[in-house]
Amino acid sequence: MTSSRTPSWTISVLGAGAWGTALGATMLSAGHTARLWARDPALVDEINTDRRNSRYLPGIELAPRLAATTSMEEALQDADCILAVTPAQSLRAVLKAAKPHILKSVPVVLCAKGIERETGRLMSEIAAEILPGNPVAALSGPSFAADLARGLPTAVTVAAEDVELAARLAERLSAPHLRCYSTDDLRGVEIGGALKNVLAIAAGATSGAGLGASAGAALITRGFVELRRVGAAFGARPETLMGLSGLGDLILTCGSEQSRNFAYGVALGRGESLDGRPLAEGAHTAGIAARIVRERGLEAPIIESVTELLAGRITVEKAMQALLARPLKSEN
Ligand SMILES: NC(=O)C1=CN([C@@H]2O[C@H](COP(=O)(O)OP(=O)(O)OC[C@H]3O[C@@H](n4cnc5c(N)ncnc54)[C@H](O)[C@@H]3O)[C@@H](O)[C@H]2O)C=CC1
Ligand SMILES: O=C(CO)COP(=O)(O)O
Repeated sequence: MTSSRTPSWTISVLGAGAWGTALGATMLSAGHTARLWARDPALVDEINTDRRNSRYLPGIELAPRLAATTSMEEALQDADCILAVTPAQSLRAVLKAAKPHILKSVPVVLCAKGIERETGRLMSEIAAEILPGNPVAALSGPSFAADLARGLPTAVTVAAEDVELAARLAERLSAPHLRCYSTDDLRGVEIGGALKNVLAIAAGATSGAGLGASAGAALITRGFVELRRVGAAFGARPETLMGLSGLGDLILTCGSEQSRNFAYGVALGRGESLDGRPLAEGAHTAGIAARIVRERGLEAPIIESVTELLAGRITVEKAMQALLARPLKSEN
């Protein structure tokens, strides 16, 4: 929590979807000033006038102090810290648009969970490319936007290669209902957040296809083995993957239809239409994750199965049969 000795910050939040709005509201309760940027004038108007974000956070009343704007210049003016909270595939474009208004000294905290489809880059690699010189961090962990926006408690991890920056940001971004831990394992935090979304689609599909709770638990456990294997190839530390941004978020996302990725998987498993569904980052990350797995010679059959499922090349039942029929081996 921000102590009474530290002056409050002006925090600019790029993206006023579910997570950007919830984080903006949380920053107010941490004692900061929060300014949201969104590209959609109707959304900005609704936040400023009606104190709601009915599309992304229905049923939640927003504090009058949460101001939104479509102007990057206005949103980023005098920012002490920037939270980048648009979907992973749009981060590059949003940071490019923001760049003329960002001072080099201002830390940028990446809150999207994904891998860039075309390049295989992590969010921090994109930020380093577009904003070289700016301190970069990531915030990730088990945290449904609607929970946080309602003031329900959780804990997340703030990661930066500079451990002092991570600790400083964790202190500043913590709120009465948000406890931020810190780490210098930036890649570990990012890869855990990106891959848990792919695994949540697998877990949802298993549930939607009616394959039973036992199959779900087996799949999540073996999926976690894959997450750790791919994470290790990215240089992630095992304890990071066992922490809030890895296992913690995997438990949350694979266990509740409140997760859009899990719900997307459920629809897939039931054979329902996937058109017009809310954002499911795992559907955008699965293909590139499978490509990385193949290129690096890693074994990640569940991640690869999700790609096949999403492409419509296999059914959930066939994917499960193929997983079960793989050569038997030692568990570890
Ligand atoms: N919703 C949640 O509970 C959490 C979400 N996240 C992550 O935060 C990121 C954002 O997710 P949400 O806010 O939930 O998504 P959302 O779908 O609720 O909102 C996304 C917002 O970004 C805007 N947007 C999309 N493409 C854009 C572009 N090219 N330029 C500018 N704005 C664009 C949309 O108009 C919308 O306002 C995702 O990577 C997600 O995994 C992380 C933790 C929790
Ligand atoms: O990342 C999240 C919770 O930590 C949100 O998950 P979904 O994007 O699947 O809703």
